[in-house]
Amino acid sequence: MRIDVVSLFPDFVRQSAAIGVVGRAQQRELLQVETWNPRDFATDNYRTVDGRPFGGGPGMVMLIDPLRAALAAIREAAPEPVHVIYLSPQGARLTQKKVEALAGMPRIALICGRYEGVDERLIEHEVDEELSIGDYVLSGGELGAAVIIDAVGRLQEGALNDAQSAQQDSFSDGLLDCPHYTRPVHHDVWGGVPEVLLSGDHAAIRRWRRKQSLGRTWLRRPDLLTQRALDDESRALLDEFRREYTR
Ligand SMILES: NC(=O)c1ccc(NCc2cccc(O)c2)nc1
Repeated sequence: MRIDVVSLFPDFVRQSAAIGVVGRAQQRELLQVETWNPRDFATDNYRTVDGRPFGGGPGMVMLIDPLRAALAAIREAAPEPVHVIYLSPQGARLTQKKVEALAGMPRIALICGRYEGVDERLIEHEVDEELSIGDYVLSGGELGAAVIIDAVGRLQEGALNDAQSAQQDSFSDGLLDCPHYTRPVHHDVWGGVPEVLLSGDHAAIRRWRRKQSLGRTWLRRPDLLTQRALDDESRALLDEFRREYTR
């Protein structure tokens, strides 16, 4: 998969994508991340990329033409069609479901706004979808781009080893993850580890983990439960958790 990023701070995006699982995915050519700076496509002597907002008001707006020229260069760089995403607080909330959809695409382009954002006409004519990583305002879209690169990059076939991909199973089925423990078995300050995890009974361990995921989701993010039907076994486990919890 190829990801092209339009940003006034290309180093930030490139360096964050060079680390860890995503960095390795790039080395193994499972993923390609290219960055494009709109300033390189500005045609005036001062390499201007922003302009004052019509209607007045504080701040600056990113100009259409440097972004449009960068997108043209991106489209030209490889044959596959490009799905263009703009990161902004006005976008649809990014979810794991959306990440999985993006991870299956051959190419996406991520436009990172700075200042007060970009001229609306660029969004209207060049952007396929506007996405937000959360309900807060950042100084630029680059952190959103880094989030998408990470979430999509780790899903590329071969990016994660078996242990790592097993870890991803928890949230990817729409539930919160269960608790995790490691040595020491008995901590002098914080006590012990749930007995079932030391039992070696893998069926019981699987059941306990599923019950914890369901119970935690019910306690912390009940909204996630309304978005998915539960099979009979999960329904029974959650009922058991809820009975024990209120006891
Ligand atoms: N929640 C997000 O995904 C997000 C994305 C970008 C951003 N800042 C740049 C920007 C871009 C557009 C309009 C705007 O008002 C600010 N801040 C937060």
